[in-house]
This record gives sequence, structure tokens and C-alpha cells, in this order.
Amino acid sequence: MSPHNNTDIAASVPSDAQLMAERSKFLKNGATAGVTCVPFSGGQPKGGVDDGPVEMVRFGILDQLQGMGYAVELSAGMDKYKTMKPAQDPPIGVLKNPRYVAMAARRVSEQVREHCEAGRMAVTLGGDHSIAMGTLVGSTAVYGDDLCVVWVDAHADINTPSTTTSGNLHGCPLAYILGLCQASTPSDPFAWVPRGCVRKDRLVYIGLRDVDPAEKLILRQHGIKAFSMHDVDKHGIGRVVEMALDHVNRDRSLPVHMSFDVDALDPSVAPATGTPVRGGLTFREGHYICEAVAETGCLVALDLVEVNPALGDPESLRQTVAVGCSLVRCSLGERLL
Ligand SMILES: NC(=[NH2+])NCCC[C@H](N)C(=O)O
Ligand SMILES: [Mn+2]
Ligand SMILES: [Mn+2]
Repeated sequence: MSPHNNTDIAASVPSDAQLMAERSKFLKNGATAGVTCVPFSGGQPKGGVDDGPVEMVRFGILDQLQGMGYAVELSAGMDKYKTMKPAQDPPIGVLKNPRYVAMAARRVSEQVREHCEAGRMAVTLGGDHSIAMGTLVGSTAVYGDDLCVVWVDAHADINTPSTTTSGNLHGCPLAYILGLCQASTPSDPFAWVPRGCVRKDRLVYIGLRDVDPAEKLILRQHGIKAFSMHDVDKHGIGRVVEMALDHVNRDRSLPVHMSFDVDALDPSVAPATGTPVRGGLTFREGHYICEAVAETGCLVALDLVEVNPALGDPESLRQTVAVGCSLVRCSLGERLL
């Protein structure tokens, strides 16, 4: 019998999770993925995005992570997100479902904080992007303002309660996180969000192409670094990711939280999402971002949001769920070779 059969190889060669744990600069338990499923759609008007996590689980994301060598620690009580909607939740100004969004995000922040405290890689499956208010409060509670944020999205999601025209809170999480809007009244449902928990110079965007006029002003006013699709075309994705990481984390010595909105990808690659915008990242460009961030060994938290299985035909759904899962795997160190 040959001494080099596959079992021998598998036993002696490190798994992707082991490689990731060895490279992982900030996680004491980097071979454990702390997964939080957030079936939540209250930050925008379209139903279905609350089924994003369950579809990704059904597609096998948890088994896939285990297959890469990760232990998976799943946050309990994902059904609670669907049932915690308050009976009365009238708009505050133009903001829709403010109490519901705030309650859900607060719960997310606690679940993500627990994973980060335990030194696990915190993986959050959305749900709409308003939940990132929770994920970032959770990760910064542990990593403080060292935390760098790579926000991959077609949109800037930085509207304040006074600039949003839609009133959809999935377009606003970063305004709260960066402290661009202060708690106006003691009854503000977002009073628990530590304003400014992420520093403006530690946020960088990749993939922008649909930014509201007021958001453009905010980005300019505060000197927030953003690489649009124009920059991706001009420099190529390799250079853009390098420049983005250089901006927030020149020495690759700080922890990174990546918040990946699947609508950053072109609608031909990820059609089943609520606010698709033409001219997005290719399949490979999206994956390259995840691979390059994984390679730094700095990743401590990942969000994958805005997969909406209710939009489009079964093939669009399958394609979008599959690409969401593969972005998660690549961010957690799955390698092509
Ligand atoms: N997470 C998203 N898909 N956000 C889309 C936001 C669109 C628009 N800027 C708004 O404020 O409503
Ligand atoms: Mn978006
Ligand atoms: Mn978004």
C-alpha cells in the first residue's frame, strides 16, 4: 500500500482553520467560529431578507466551516429576532421601525460581544445591514477603538436621521457608530449605541456606486476613505484592497471587522438582494477582497448581510446564497490551493 494515501496527507497537513488560527493575530480561539444568525428585516421594507441566514445554513455554511476545520459555536435563540417586534413602533421623524431595529441590534451586539470575548472569529449572517450597528458595538466593546472596519457595499449606509430620505435604517448604521448623530432625547431607542465607538480614520469602503448626495457630503466633510467602483476599474482590485488596508491598518497590526453587503457584488453575481445596483464587483473581485483580508491574519469579525431569498427565481436565490457562503468561507481562510 502506498504510504501517501489521502488519509496520511489529511492527518499530517494543517486544515484551513488551523492555518487561520496560526496566522490569527488577535484571536485566542481562532479555530472556533462564533456564528450569530440574525433573521431580521426591519431596517428596510422588503420581506425575505430575514430568511437569509436560514437559507445559508440550509446551504451548508456551518458544515462547510466545520469541514475547513473550525469548531462552530452558534448563538442561541435566532427565532427570537422574528418575534421581538414591538406592538407599537411608530416612526420617529422619518425613521421606520426604530424601536424594533434598536432592540434587534442591541441583542446582536451582546451575541457578537460574547464571541469576541471568547476569542472566537465572530461571524454574523443577516438580515439587513442595520444589524451592523449591533455587530460593531459588540466587536468594539472588546477591541476598543483599535478596531478597523472594512465596509464592502454598493452603498455608504451613513445617512443620519436628518439626511435619510428613505427612513430605512439599513441605510444609517454607520452614522450612529461613528457618532455623526447624537442621542436626541433620553427616549432615543439607540441611546445604548456608544457614539463614536469606531474612529472615522479606521473606516474604509470598497465597492461604492450608489451614494446619496447627503452621504457624499458626509464622506467629504469627515474625510472618510472610500474606494468606489471607479477606483476598482482604475487600479484593479488587488491594489484597491492594499490601499484600503494601508489606510486603516498600515502595519497590519490592528484587528479588522469586515462588513460585507452582498449587494457590493454585481447583480449578475448576487441577484437576490433588496437594493441591487448595476456595475458591481465581479465574482472574483468579491472573493479576492475576502481572501486578501483573511491573509492579513487581522480579521476578528465578519458580517454577511442583505441576502434576500424571496427576490427573484429559484436560480437567483441559489446563486446568491451560494456566493454568500463562499465569501464567508474565503474570509475564514478557505484557499484555492
Ligand atoms: N444596506 C443597504 N442595502 N442600504 C441601502 C441604502 C440605500 C439608501 N442610501 C438609503 O438610505 O435608503
Ligand atoms: Mn448595500
Ligand atoms: Mn449595506
